[in-house]
Formats: sequence, C-alpha cells, structure tokens
Amino acid sequence: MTAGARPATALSIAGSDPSGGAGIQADLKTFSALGVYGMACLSALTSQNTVGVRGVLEVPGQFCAAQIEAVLDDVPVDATKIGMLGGAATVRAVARVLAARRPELGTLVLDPVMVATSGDALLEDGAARVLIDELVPLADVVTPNLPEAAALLGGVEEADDVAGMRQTAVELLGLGPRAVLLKGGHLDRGEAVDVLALSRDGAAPLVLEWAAPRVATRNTHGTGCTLSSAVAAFAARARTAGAPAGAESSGTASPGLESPGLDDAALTAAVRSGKEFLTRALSEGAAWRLSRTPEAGHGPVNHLAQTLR
Ligand SMILES: Nc1ncnc2c1ncn2[C@@H]1O[C@H](COP(=O)(O)OP(=O)(O)O)[C@@H](O)[C@H]1O
Ligand SMILES: Cc1ncc(COP(=O)(O)O)c(N)n1
Repeated sequence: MTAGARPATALSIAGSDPSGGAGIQADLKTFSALGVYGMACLSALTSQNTVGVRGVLEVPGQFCAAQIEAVLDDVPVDATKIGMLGGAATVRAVARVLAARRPELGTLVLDPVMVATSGDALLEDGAARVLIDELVPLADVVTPNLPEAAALLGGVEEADDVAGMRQTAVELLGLGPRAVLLKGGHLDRGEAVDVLALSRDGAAPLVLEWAAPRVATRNTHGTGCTLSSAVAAFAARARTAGAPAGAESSGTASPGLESPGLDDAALTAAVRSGKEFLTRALSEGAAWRLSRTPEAGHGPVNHLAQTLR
C-alpha cells in the first residue's frame, strides 16, 4: 500500500450475536475476510445462540447515533451496512443521523432485519413504519427476505415463485431505494434464487436473478447478515480500487477523503460477488457441528471460507 494511503472501510450498524454467527460479529468477520477495515456501531445486544434468541437489550437510540457520529467525524466510510435495529426509537435516531450525513456513508446496504432464522422477532412492532419511511429511501440496496418483503409492502402475500419475486422486487423500488436484492432462501425449491431490481432514471428497472445450488445444511444462521455485509465490503473495495468489485487487490484511498460512488454496473458486480461469497461460506460450513445440540437450532456459515487481501 502507498505510504499514507488508507484501506477500504466499512461500517456496520447492527445488533450483537454473542454466538458469532449473525449480527455485528458476522459483519466484522466478513469485512475482515474481504480485506476491508471493519467498524461497528451497536444498536442492541441480544442473548442468543444457534438455537434461539433469549433476550434483547436495546442501546438507547441517542447513544447508537452518537457512535455513528463518532466514526463519521473521524474516519471516511466507503460502505455502510445496517442490520438489526431493534426498537422504533433506535430506528428513528439512526435515520435522523444517517439522513443528515448521507453523503458520508458510502454505499448504503440496508438489511431490514425483522425475524431471526430461529423465528424470534428482532424488530419492535411499529418500528417497521419508521424504517420504511425514513431509512429505505436512503439505501443503495435493500436486502429483504421473502417475509420481510411482504411486510415492507404492507402485509401482502409472500412471493412463491421467481416470477413473483421479480414483481415484488420491482414493487419494493416504489419505496425509494436505488436497488432491491430480494433473497429467495425461503422459497421451497432446489436452488437459492435471489433477484436484483435496479432503478434507472427514466427507464424501466433492470431486473436480474442469480441462482445458486441449495446447500443441504441446517447451518443457515446469519446468512442474511453475511450476504449484506459482503455486498457492502465488495462495494467498499470497488469504490476505493476504481476496479471491478471482486478484483484481487484490495483498494486503497487517499487519507481523509471520501471515495466516489458506484455506477450501476459496479453496484451490480458488488451484489453478484456478495452472493458468490455467501454461497461459498454456506457450502464450506455445511458440515460443521458447532453446537452441542446441532439438531435443535441453526449453526453458522464459514465466514472465512474465502479471504481476500
Ligand atoms: N440452503 C441454502 N443454500 C444456498 N443458499 C441459501 C440457502 N439458504 C439461504 N440461501 C441464500 O442465503 C441468502 C440469505 O437468504 P434468506 O434465507 O432468504 O435470508 P435471511 O437469512 O435474511 O432469512 C440468500 O442469498 C439466499 O439465496
Ligand atoms: C443480532 C442479530 N442480527 C441479525 C440476525 C438475523 O440473522 P439471520 O441472518 O439468520 O436472519 C440475528 N439472528 N441476530
């Protein structure tokens, strides 16, 4: 690296999963695996493991916002990933600071976390409205799973095939994000299909889909967190490298300076690379038996299966 240059950076605003598979822990592992300098602002603590969520302790919204301001006041951020926020007050406080400082957040990936893989609720009732109105329009990419997509659209029926997913992804663009990555992990079919809808000024949205072989494993805890943080990390690399996302050499940028935004092709490449990273993490962790009772819950993916410098 050139003397005085800085590494590509990514910030996660999310909850803590002490068992290390999801949340902030998954995000920081993913950023590190992808050679990106990771930072983390905690929105909530959970007591959870691979079996389920036992409790949630919210970080006061103002203190969550204060963490974000401390980072932004000091370090240029190439990409920001938002995960579990927990309470309506936290969503509101985070939205206020992010709206005021949007140009400093880099590429913004919003994972609208509502329910854990274990089935436990991770977003307070009533907080979804604030998320939809105040956070979704700020995002470059929103990454709902099928139940979250249905909830974001006001409780419509969940898509149950790829054609329905394509339509749902386009409808979600109506909430104001630049792109929607609709995840099809919950679709009952042999492949894990994700759909990307990208809005384009004055033209019909671009709709793409990626199918990966469905990995036969119970180790799916944190797949959504890992995917969204991988997309953020690849976006950060692309912004700093001025090279296509997924390129071998890690990006560097001038000290103290914000990196330039991504065009549609580079944003699409970051999403595709993120999906490839997640698929590999899933397949290389598929045989893990981390828990003493693996049949009782869902184990994590192998975040470190692919590492880049
Ligand atoms: N068994 C699986 N094999 C391969 N990919 C999967 C599998 N389960 C989920 N995925 C992928 O993991 C990512 C997260 O998907 P999903 O389960 O829909 O979201 P969430 O974790 O937010 O509930 C998506 O890219 C999805 O296609
Ligand atoms: C702190 C925290 N954040 C997010 C999730 C969602 O995990 P998943 O990706 O399995 O839905 C989680 N279980 N815990």
